[in-house]
Amino acid sequence: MSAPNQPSQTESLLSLGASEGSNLSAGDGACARPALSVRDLSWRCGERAILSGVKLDLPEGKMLGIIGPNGAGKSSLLRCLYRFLTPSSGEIQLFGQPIASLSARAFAREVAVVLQDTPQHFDMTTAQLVALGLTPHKAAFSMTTKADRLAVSQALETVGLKERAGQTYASLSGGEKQRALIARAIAQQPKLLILDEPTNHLDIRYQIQILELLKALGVTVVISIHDLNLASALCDQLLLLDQGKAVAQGSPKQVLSEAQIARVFCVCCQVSPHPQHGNPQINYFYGYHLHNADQSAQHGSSSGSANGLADQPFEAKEANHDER
Ligand SMILES: Nc1ncnc2c1ncn2[C@@H]1O[C@H](COP(=O)(O)OP(=O)(O)OP(=O)(O)O)[C@@H](O)[C@H]1O
Repeated sequence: MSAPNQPSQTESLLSLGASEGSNLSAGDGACARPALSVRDLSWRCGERAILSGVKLDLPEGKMLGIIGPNGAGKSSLLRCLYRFLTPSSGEIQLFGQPIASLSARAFAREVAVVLQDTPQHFDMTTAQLVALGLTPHKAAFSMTTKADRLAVSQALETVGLKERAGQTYASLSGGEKQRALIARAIAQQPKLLILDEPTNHLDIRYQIQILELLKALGVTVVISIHDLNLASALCDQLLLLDQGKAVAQGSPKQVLSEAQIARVFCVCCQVSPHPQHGNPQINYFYGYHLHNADQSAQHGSSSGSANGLADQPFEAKEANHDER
């Protein structure tokens, strides 16, 4: 993350209640009341607008991927969602209720957060770390119950770490630590799960496995993610941020066009339907260096893109790819 105020353990603990403290439509899962609603959200840091006018409605049980270049505002948006930052304007609602109106404990029961940085729980075993996820649901000083142990064991099993239960968290590999943090979030039984680049330390097997697992949980999930192909394959909805603004929102097919990728990421690519799931698959071209939006727009025009298809909608390109 590029933000100077690096989130920390304290920020993670917020989610555990240890501290006081263009619309994305329903699309394929239209519902009367979205699980998560963001209304005209802006966040300023001093004079600088980091997020401007972000709006979205995410149906219950769907997975939203926040994508965008470095510094686009992905982490800042997530921080507003898990209340580490207070928006300068706008409102965030969880099942119709403004999150600002929830007590810290009520919020911790509803929302779990997995961040990129690793907490320094040196002496804690993996099982003890995961058990922290139960905190918002338990009375102060209450004893550990059989049900608690079962919940921890099931969460560890879900992420494939049952054999690491007694090992210290500090001694886990980077990928194992990441999965342990996800297990802690699962144990928390949230209605909304927020993850900042959850696939960062994972090898490709676990990148796929963890995203599939998050999707299968049936919980509403918001993740920030850099890998556009993974996002395309596994997210129900995408929100493309650029310089703090939502420049595209919707299904992967709606968001991941060659023109959009060229404009926002300044890279040339070819987008084609993935042979298995049919969502956009992106192949990048090397040796092209787009430096600014004007150039990107030129490359994105039908005559200037790497494959001459950039501005066509994804569906139209499928036919063209067949012809080539
Ligand atoms: N507390 C802060 N004070 C000053 N600037 C900030 C603060 N938090 C974020 N920013 C700036 O806001 C911009 C967006 O940061 P953010 O971390 O949200 O981007 P990001 O999309 O998550 O980036 P990356 O992909 O690199 O992690 C950056 O330019 C960052 O420096």
